[in-house]
Amino acid sequence: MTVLVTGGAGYIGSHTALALLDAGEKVVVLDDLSTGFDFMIPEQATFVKGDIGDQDCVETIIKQYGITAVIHFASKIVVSESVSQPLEYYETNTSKSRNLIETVTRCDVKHFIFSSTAAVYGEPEKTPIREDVYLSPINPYGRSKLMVEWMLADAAKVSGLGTVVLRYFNVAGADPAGRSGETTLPATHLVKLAARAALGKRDGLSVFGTDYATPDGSCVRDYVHVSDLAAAHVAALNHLRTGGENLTLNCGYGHGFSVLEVIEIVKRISGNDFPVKHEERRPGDPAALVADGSKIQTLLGWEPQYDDLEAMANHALAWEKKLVARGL
Ligand SMILES: NC(=O)c1ccc[n+]([C@@H]2O[C@H](COP(=O)([O-])OP(=O)(O)OC[C@H]3O[C@@H](n4cnc5c(N)ncnc54)[C@H](O)[C@@H]3O)[C@@H](O)[C@H]2O)c1
Ligand SMILES: O=c1ccn([C@@H]2O[C@H](COP(=O)(O)OP(=O)(O)O[C@H]3O[C@H](CO)[C@H](O)[C@H](O)[C@H]3O)[C@@H](O)[C@H]2O)c(=O)[nH]1
Repeated sequence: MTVLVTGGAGYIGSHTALALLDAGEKVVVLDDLSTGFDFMIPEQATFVKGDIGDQDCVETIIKQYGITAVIHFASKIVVSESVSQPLEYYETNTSKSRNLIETVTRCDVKHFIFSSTAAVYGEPEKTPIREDVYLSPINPYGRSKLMVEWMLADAAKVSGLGTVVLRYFNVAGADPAGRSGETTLPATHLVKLAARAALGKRDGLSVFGTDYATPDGSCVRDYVHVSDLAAAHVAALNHLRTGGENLTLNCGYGHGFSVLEVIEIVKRISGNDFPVKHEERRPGDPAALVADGSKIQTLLGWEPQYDDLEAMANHALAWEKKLVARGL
């Protein structure tokens, strides 16, 4: 009953590995350390450095450790980079995931949980967004992930693989016990960038667009705490193990914060009034992305513990201080 966590040296994978270990599971992490860090991998997990697309490597891990479930995080994740390097995104996110799914089904692994994204929705016509709306991603990153959703559904029909697809909204925060956090360099996500600005690790922050049709003109996002997200994966695994049906679920709280609100909160709790510039819109940014999170709460019994942006920002700041102390 060992769980294989791909991308377990990264932000969300490391938190999920911790949550699994906390729940008494055995964990093997497979990661090529392309954006992850070995110090993020929990000590109690077994680490294999390798590539998710390497079928011999994955098959050996499955047999050697008796893997019964795979939680698949490994991916390239930067939207703007996916626009400039689309084929790299289709290679890592789509082709290599195809290889992984093929190996997993051939080796008779029972359960598979996949990290998808709100980017599969593109520019939604209305929010909160339900899972069953028309999917129309507007960048290669979103398309590279949506193709995996489709492959997984098709493969599950013939193999009987149990699957849960989790579509994350904007992930933020860090382990409240300080064991992990967002380390990825260069940083691109708003809460982490604001935390770095508050600690003087950057000159300030840009707000990309203040003319959106939102209450204060800046973009609105549904920020979900990484530890709540990790708990959703443990719940998804238990759902599959107890014979639950295959599911696709949003992971978000159902309410959003604007970019200006996020900045104001980080400034307040850090006590640092860092400089903020108002700039042009960033290409590809939808005005508002807010989840309808009712399905995951009903079907997995998911009960978020940290639906509180101030707590997320505090945890992110605490982690960022640790990184600064490490010279990162
Ligand atoms: N961070 C977010 O806000 C967010 C939002 C929606 C979805 N997601 C999804 O969540 C997952 C995890 O994202 P994250 O924020 O933790 O990113 P991350 O970059 O911190 O983690 C990704 C990990 O995958 C590893 N990896 C990449 N390619 C690999 C390969 N070919 N073989 C083995 N390992 C490989 C990296 O070294 C890294 O440790 C991704 O699938 C991403 O698409 C993230
Ligand atoms: O320096 C910055 C950084 C971001 N933003 C704004 O803050 C909001 C959030 O931006 P992030 O880069 O933090 O996150 P995204 O919404 O672009 O995307 C994230 O969440 C998505 C799901 O909602 C996808 O999953 C994607 O992979 C993940 O990076 C956006 O309006 C962006 O324009 C700024 O104004 N200034």
